[in-house]
Amino acid sequence: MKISVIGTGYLGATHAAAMAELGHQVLGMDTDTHKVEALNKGQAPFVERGLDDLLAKHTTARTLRFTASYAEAAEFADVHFLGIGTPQQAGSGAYDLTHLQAAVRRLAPQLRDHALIVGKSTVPVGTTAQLRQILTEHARPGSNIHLAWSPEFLRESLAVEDTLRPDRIVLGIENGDTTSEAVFRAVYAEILGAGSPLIVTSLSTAELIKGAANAFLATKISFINAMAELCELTGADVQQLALGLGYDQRIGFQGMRPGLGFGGGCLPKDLLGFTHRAEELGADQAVSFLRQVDAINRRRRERTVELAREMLGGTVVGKRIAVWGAAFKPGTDDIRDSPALAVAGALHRIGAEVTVHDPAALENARRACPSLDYADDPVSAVTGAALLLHLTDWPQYAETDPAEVRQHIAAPRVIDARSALDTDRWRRAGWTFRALGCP
Ligand SMILES: NC(=O)c1ccc[n+]([C@@H]2O[C@H](COP(=O)([O-])OP(=O)(O)OC[C@H]3O[C@@H](n4cnc5c(N)ncnc54)[C@H](O)[C@@H]3O)[C@@H](O)[C@H]2O)c1
Ligand SMILES: O=c1ccn([C@@H]2O[C@H](COP(=O)(O)OP(=O)(O)O[C@H]3O[C@H](CO)[C@@H](O)[C@H](O)[C@H]3O)[C@@H](O)[C@H]2O)c(=O)[nH]1
Repeated sequence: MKISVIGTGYLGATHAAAMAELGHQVLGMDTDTHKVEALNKGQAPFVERGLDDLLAKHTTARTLRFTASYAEAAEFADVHFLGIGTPQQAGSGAYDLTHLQAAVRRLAPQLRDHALIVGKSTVPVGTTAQLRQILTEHARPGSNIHLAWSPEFLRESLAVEDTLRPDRIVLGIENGDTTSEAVFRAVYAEILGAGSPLIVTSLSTAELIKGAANAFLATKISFINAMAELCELTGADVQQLALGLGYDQRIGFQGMRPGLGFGGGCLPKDLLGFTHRAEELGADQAVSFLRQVDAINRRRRERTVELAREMLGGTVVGKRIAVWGAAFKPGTDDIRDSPALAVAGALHRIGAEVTVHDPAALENARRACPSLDYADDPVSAVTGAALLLHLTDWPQYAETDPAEVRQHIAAPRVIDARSALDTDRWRRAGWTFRALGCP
């Protein structure tokens, strides 16, 4: 089938490559010409496991290419996926839908009759009704454009795997629109055939499923981090507490890792966007706990700064601090709302000299936070430091030998804000070791 993907960032570039892998002819479209250029060379403009290989394979085979032209995308395909960014509005929790609306406005008059638009971006409930209005106003008179929504659940660092083998697919369609469902099933035939369940719903249910999923994931993380606060007050150990809960299969271990909390381009903004929209609709009471979920998450960052100050005898001014990690989580160079960079920046603002290392996100971090110092390897980052903060749980940090690192740091103090280092091993190597929520 001939498919376009409009918006080729983290979601869209992965989706385009995955659609080509399924055997479709794919044209990706983005207004960012640098991205288009890199993608046409078969290079992902960000770090994502397995994506470069897929891009190279399918751009070489000419089953996948990229353009900055709406007209070309509209002309090329009968099915158009939307992967456009829906960031947070400045100064408000609300979503900024202007990019999405602009794209639909530009595409509408150029679309072929009976084209299907399938939104994948994360949007507040009610968005598709607005987009339908835009289509009605701007599509060619007499043409029949189908609109469906299939929210995306991929995780960065596992994006290719999650796209090709999703644990479920959601499809929201307009009342009685069996055509869209049939076309969608044809696009996803291979994935559905391999057993991924498809849930077909109304458009508003599909919009809500995505918001609710991210609100739930955020709640789970903040729950365990709220327990960490309680542990800190009582001398209990949140890692053991998480173990004691996780064996209960109704609770589980996933999304229950205590620490510095959630960041990234999704959970923080989707939690706020979902809450904001629910409040607009009058469901304030139903979602008031989600305000706490956000507050607990922000407090973890403040607590880490506070603990650093405590370990340095009450002040960080003029002290050299090493930070391991800049990405919002391991396996990516994405620094959007990164808890690690937020803590590094806060320490710098109150007078510390901060040196950051990250295996993949250094370039992005340098550009976003030019006032911090950066090191190309974890050992040079700690050289001469009075404290080490472990803020992103890249596996290579857990594998580092604490005895070796100790030889380079001025004072062997460490805060493990991701509950990922081996406490006993670090203590045995002579480190003063603190972890959030642990004695
Ligand atoms: N990143 C993820 O893991 C993920 C997972 C699920 C859902 N989502 C959702 O997917 C959407 C995209 O997220 P992302 O992380 O890929 O963001 P991103 O910023 O990496 O990509 C968005 C892309 O849209 C492009 N764009 C903006 N306006 C455009 C326009 N008018 N026409 C064409 N292209 C345009 C941008 O240039 C950019 O390349 C968001 O709604 C996000 O919440 C993201
Ligand atoms: O037990 C945990 C799990 C995660 N995190 C943190 O939570 C954040 C988000 O992690 P994760 O969910 O793995 O990353 P994302 O790639 O942002 O994926 C989320 O956001 C996407 C965009 O909406 C969704 O598609 C995914 O389903 C959803 O998991 C990161 O900062 C993690 O460090 C924790 O602190 N503890």
